[in-house]
Amino acid sequence: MKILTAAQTRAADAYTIAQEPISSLDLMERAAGALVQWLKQKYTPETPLYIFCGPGNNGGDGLAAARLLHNDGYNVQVFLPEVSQNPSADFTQNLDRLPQAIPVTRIQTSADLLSALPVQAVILDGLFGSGISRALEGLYAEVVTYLNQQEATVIAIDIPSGLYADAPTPSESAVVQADVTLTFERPKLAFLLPASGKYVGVWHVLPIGLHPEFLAQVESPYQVILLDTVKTLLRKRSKFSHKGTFGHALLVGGSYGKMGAITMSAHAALRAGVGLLTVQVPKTGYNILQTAVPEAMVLTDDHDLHLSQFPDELNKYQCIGIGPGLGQAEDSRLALESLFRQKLPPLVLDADALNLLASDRLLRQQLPPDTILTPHPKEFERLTGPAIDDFHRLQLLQSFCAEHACYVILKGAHTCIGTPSGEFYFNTTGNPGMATGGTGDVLTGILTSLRAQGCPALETCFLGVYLHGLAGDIAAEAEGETSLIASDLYKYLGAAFQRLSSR
Ligand SMILES: NC(=O)C1=CN([C@@H]2O[C@H](COP(=O)(O)OP(=O)(O)OC[C@H]3O[C@@H](n4cnc5c(N)ncnc54)[C@H](O)[C@@H]3O)[C@@H](O)[C@H]2O)[C@@H](O)CC1
Ligand SMILES: [K+]
Repeated sequence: MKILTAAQTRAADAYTIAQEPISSLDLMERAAGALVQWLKQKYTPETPLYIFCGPGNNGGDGLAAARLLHNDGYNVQVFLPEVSQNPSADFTQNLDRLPQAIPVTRIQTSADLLSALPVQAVILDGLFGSGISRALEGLYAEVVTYLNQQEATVIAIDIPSGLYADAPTPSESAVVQADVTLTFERPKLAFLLPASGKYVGVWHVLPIGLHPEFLAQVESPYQVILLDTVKTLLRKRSKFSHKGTFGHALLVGGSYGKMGAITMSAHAALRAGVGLLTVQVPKTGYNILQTAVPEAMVLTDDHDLHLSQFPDELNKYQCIGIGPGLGQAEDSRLALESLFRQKLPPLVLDADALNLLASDRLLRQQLPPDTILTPHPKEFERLTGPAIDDFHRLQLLQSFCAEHACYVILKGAHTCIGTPSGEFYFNTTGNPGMATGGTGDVLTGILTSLRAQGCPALETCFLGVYLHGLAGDIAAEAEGETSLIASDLYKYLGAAFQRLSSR
């Protein structure tokens, strides 16, 4: 699903208004109707609803929702911060249509703000939407601060007020801290990035029937990975298949004290369906691997404690995953250097393989095309230099992927896949329970396995991050987020495959 900028959203609104055709006021009515439908499913008419409306169309949505909710018997109050400013036409029309029975409080100074709102109340934030063009200051900032002090649930209409949809929000701006954001038609880029996403709470997309023709034609490098897309990538295992049908993967990593990492990758690779798995570890890891993962074949390095060479006959593997628990010994860097000079099957690089790459510009230049790299933000910035903010990090991602013709899976709450042709694909599965050691090693195992089974690079990335997050979500349902550990991810990977194929 494409993500639109604020300007593209305005264009989509305008196109819909002209082509459907529908009046701007009726489109707002449709948006308000979608909000109200969502709210009615969640809250009873007795719930006190406090609706704060700014002067633009976001405020217009709030006013229209207030009327619809009131007409359905809901307990609604409206608050209008008054700052000398021309309200939008649709705001004014909806203010005129507001039933007299709805109490309206005009806020002229912060003294007009009520004392604390009831805890069981719901606040609708309709102060500003995607039309924000500068930092929120003065009375608006005071209202935002007041809202942020309330214990009542805050639901943002379209986007938390003060937040920029597709650019860094000025640090001096007041921003509403929402518990829930009900956004129209498409999520906004800001929802998916850590510095801005923290204001959004749980977000839901409410379709409002923007014109499908516009949505099909509009170009955007930003996309959200959808369940429907991922489902189509699952491959059925045919009756006459055998272990050779599902590829042979090689995982390389582990060092003294870090054998757990490569062990977890190995488990994950097997659970992700690879036909055969070989793991190359330093000698110290031999008994550990053979005991912990009897399904895998084990090769040992000449070195006792860390990796110093890659096995011969690399062409018998369909993918090589390198990095979990590897360490950063000079031997290992040299081994990578000589590896990159050979003709290779597809690679997945993680953890210390990325750190070795970061420390050696020449090695980076030898990176084979189509490689999948899986850095977390710190590893990523070691490769590219520091990012000023989340948006700059996306620019760095785009140029790195283009320069090295590779796929980068930038791990985070919404993991982002960068491609050589400049697109960004954001994942929506996963939860904070997965912020624990070893979950990245599991992802490496899954990706190496899928790639070895013949999945093309981008499809491997889609399927891998989605399944990894879904396994995490199923694990969190069973174990809770706090107690979730990395091995739960491969324990529930089978359930994730099943859930994906049954949906
Ligand atoms: N037909 C449409 O265009 C639709 C718009 N919708 C709603 O309209 C919203 C966008 O509406 P608008 O474009 O009117 O934008 P906003 O409602 O975000 O407000 C824009 C107004 O606020 C002013 N403003 C911007 N930044 C300010 C600041 N920091 N301090 C004070 N004033 C500031 C602008 O000059 C403008 O007058 C969406 O977020 C959505 O909620 C929905 O009703 C769906 C349909
Ligand atoms: K808002």
